Parts: sequence; C-alpha cells; structure tokens
Amino acid sequence: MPAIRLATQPLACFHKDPALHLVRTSGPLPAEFLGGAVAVGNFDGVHRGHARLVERLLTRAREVSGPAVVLTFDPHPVRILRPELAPPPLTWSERKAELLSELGVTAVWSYPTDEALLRLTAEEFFQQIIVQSLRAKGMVEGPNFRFGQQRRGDVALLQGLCASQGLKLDVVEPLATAGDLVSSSRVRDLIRQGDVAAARQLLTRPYRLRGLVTHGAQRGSKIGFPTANLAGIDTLVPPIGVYAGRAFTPQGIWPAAINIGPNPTFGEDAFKFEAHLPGFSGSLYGQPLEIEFLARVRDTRPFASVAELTQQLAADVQTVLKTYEQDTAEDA
Ligand SMILES: Cc1cc2nc3c(=O)[nH]c(=O)nc-3n(C[C@H](O)[C@H](O)[C@H](O)COP(=O)(O)O)c2cc1C
Ligand SMILES: Nc1ncnc2c1ncn2[C@@H]1O[C@H](COP(=O)(O)OP(=O)(O)O)[C@@H](O)[C@H]1O
Repeated sequence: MPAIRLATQPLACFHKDPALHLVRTSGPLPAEFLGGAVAVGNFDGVHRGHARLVERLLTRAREVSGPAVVLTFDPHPVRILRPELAPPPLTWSERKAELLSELGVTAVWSYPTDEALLRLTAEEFFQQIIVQSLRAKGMVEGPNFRFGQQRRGDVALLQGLCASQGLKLDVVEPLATAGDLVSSSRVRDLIRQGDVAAARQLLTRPYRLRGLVTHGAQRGSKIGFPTANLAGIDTLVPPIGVYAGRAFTPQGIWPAAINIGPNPTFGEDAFKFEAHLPGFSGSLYGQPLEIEFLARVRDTRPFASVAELTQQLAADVQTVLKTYEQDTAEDA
C-alpha cells in the first residue's frame, strides 16, 4: 500500500488569503477597490480562459498602479430573470474569489444581484458601476461581453463609453483547445458526463464542491469503509459513479474515494454523495467538507455479497491512493 502523503500547506478552502479583498455589497466600496483595472463577468469555475483574461487584467492594473478588480454577480442574473434556464453553478462565491486570488486578482466585488441592478441600461451600468463606484482606469473583457438591461451593451458600445471617460479597454481573445472555446458550459458538459479529468484540463484547479457531513445508514464503519455523507451541495454534482479525489477537512487534506449514487448492494435507492478518506480516523459529523475530483474510477453497481463489495472497495482505495500520489507529485 503506497504511503499516504498529507499536504502540510495551509488549507486553501478554509484559509482566507489576507491579500484578497472580497465584498458583497451594492453600496460604496472600500478604498482597495478604487482606481484599478476591472473585469466584469461571471467567471464560473474559473477556467483557463478566465486565467488568460486575468493575466491581462494584472498587466493593466500594474500600468495604472491600481488594484486588479473582478466584478461578478451572485446570484447570476439568469437565476433571477429566467431561473428555468440557469445551469447549476460550478463555484460558490468564496471559492471563486479564492481561485481568482490564486491568479493574482486583488479585489473581488461579488454584487448581490437585485432588480435595481438588472434595470440599469448599458450606459447607466457603465456610469454608475464602472465610473462612479469603481472609479476604474481600465477594463478587460472578452469579445462576447454583454452588459446592461437585456444584455444590450456589447464591446463596441463599451469601447465608445471607455473612450469617452479616458479608460483603456482591452479585448482579450478567448482561449480555445482542440478547436473549441474554453467555457464554463464546456466544463459543465464534461462534468455532467463524469469526465472530471478532462474538466480539470480546462480549469485552473480540479473541480471542487462543498457540503456538510451528515449521518447515513451507519453501515460504512461496520464494513470497514466509513464514508462521510455530504448534504447541502450547492453546485453541479457529477453523475452516478465512483471517483478518485481529495478531501479538504478542517483537520487537513486527505485522499478521497468518492461514491455518488445509490447503494444497490444493500437495496438502497436513495441518491447519496459519500467519501471514504483512507487513513483518516475521527469524526467529521457536522463539519464542512470540500471534495476535489481527480478522475473517474468506475460505475456504481450491485455486488452479489458484502464481501465482494468490500473487496472492490479495497481495490478502489488503491486506485485512489495512486491517483492522489501522482497528483501530489505533479503539484510539487
Ligand atoms: C469508493 C466507494 C465505492 C462504492 N461503490 C459501491 C458500489 O459499486 N455499489 C454499492 O452498492 N455501494 C457502493 N458503495 C457504497 C457502500 O455500499 C456504502 O458506502 C455503504 O453502504 C455505507 O453507507 P452509509 O454511509 O450510509 O453507512 C461505495 C462506497 C465507496 C466509498
Ligand atoms: N476514514 C474515514 N472516512 C470517512 N469518514 C470517516 C472516516 N473515519 C471516520 N469517519 C467518520 O465516520 C462517519 C462515517 O461512518 P459510517 O459508518 O459510514 O456512518 P454514516 O452512515 O453515518 O455515514 C463519517 O461521517 C465520519 O464522521
């Protein structure tokens, strides 16, 4: 059995970067947000296309000697305007801010989307948010950027508005891989197919979700594989199956053997999200847990006996440990 190497660096999920400023307000902004370069967008998942845009944002921020600011909206405007069309998000706001901060962004304004904001025309949005609230000196966007009521504002309009206020606008060409644009919907599609390894190639970090550890059927420890069952997951969940990943607990980072779906061996149909953390002992009940997906291992299926299931679980753990080891080595 390979040795389990536990990461010793501060936990990204529970550690707040002191250099990052994150606010959720529709009111006046702290000084750290003013007079910088600004990128407006949803930044869901924070993929490599976003990273390219942020790179340019940092360059502009240095040039204007101001902060590198991302303005994002929580909830996404579509969730208010057309909830039936809103896809499940890939990231929650704090995680998005952490990922952006890892890329060098210094201030994230997570705007609590409301009717008043959605009513602003493109010109009003620019005047009130970009000029008055942020006192921006530059903007960085992709060519498909739309803004203002009914998404009527486009990059051509923004160009004119920026020029009228003496702001420099950078339009960054979107990143493409394998002939396709890197986008949050492409990442979402891959995760929906269970291809978390391919999703990872497009993201700046492996796909991660969070939840709270709740009680299950109390069967796991009896069969030698206790599993932390997660409730309250608020982002996209990969499909039924077994996955290799990492668990971020308040106690540290662990390998994770993840099962999503039912427990057919025990005739249980309830949809569960559970993770066995090889090498961990103690209680996780009631605690927050973040789970990162590295690879899909196999389909969840019924086994003829508990002995056959546990034999398979032992093999799964070996696969998980190998994946975790490889990953830790690549990260080092
Ligand atoms: C990595 C992993 C893979 C699993 N695969 C299967 C499976 O293929 N079929 C199945 O019936 N249960 C599977 N299970 C679920 C176990 O049956 C389950 O963990 C056990 O019933 C404990 O449930 P409890 O947490 O509610 O006590 C898997 C669990 C883990 C951790
Ligand atoms: N290595 C481990 N991996 C996951 N959970 C563990 C581990 N060791 C102890 N636990 C604790 O045991 C609980 C899981 O035990 P289990 O018998 O499966 O109960 P339940 O059905 O309530 O999930 C977890 O919620 C956690 O608090």
